[in-house]
Amino acid sequence: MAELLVLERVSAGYGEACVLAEVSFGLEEGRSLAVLGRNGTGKTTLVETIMGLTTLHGGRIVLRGREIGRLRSDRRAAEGIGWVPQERSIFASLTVEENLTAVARPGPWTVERVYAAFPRLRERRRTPGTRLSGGEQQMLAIGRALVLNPKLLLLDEPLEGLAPIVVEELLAVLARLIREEGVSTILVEQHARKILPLTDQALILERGTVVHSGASAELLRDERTLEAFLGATGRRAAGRGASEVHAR
Ligand SMILES: Nc1ncnc2c1ncn2[C@@H]1O[C@H](COP(=O)(O)OP(=O)(O)OP(=O)(O)O)[C@@H](O)[C@H]1O
Repeated sequence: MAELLVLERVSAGYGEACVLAEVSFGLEEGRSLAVLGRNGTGKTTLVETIMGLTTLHGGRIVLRGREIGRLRSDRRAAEGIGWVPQERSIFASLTVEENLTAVARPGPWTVERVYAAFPRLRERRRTPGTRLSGGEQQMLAIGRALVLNPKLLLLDEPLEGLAPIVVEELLAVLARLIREEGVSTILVEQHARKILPLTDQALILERGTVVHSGASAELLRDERTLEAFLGATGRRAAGRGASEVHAR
């Protein structure tokens, strides 16, 4: 299958400060990649670097054969990179439907198809962003990225701060998007065990470098690597949010 995205020895950070050091990986069309690592290891910086929101110190970022590492972030979005940031950033004053129609671009992902993937959004179509739950906001943020018809979807910690039951609902939707709809996706997460079953490949970052890279299914069985680089987050039990883990 053709390479969709290739990073070659990418070093990047904020201004002079270098956070990522020589990160390399490739992602094929229709495949998914989990980006794992403890707090502050550079996961968000990696997706922001792909999106063009950091300072590139070295290396190449290639999307479908085209070098995009020096393009502005709006150009990268136009080239087909859809980004759902950690803070979700939906239009709070608009309804669910207005949020979707305001940005939709022609392509296979229509508002109707988003409703089919997220039945909850169809139920809430006339509800303003301000009155949505955290899980609904996350679904809307993903739906909004999909109606832009991206070639590649970047999701930054989509499970963060959600109640356990909502986490399970969202995981089921993400599994459908990735496995059945074949949306090429890079998924940043701390909950390794939750997203490894959804993804094809995984890499683990530590202090801005790739310390593990391989098949997600293998990493899921590799207790030693999960323990060494992810510790409690790799072992975190199903359905538990961070606060519940700390409270035990
Ligand atoms: N805007 C910024 N300016 C300067 N340094 C930053 C900025 N954002 C992040 N950093 C630094 O970059 C490093 C990596 O942060 P990053 O947010 O990429 O980690 P992360 O793995 O996504 O962590 P988390 O899981 O907590 O979101 C940290 O040392 C952080 O302090």
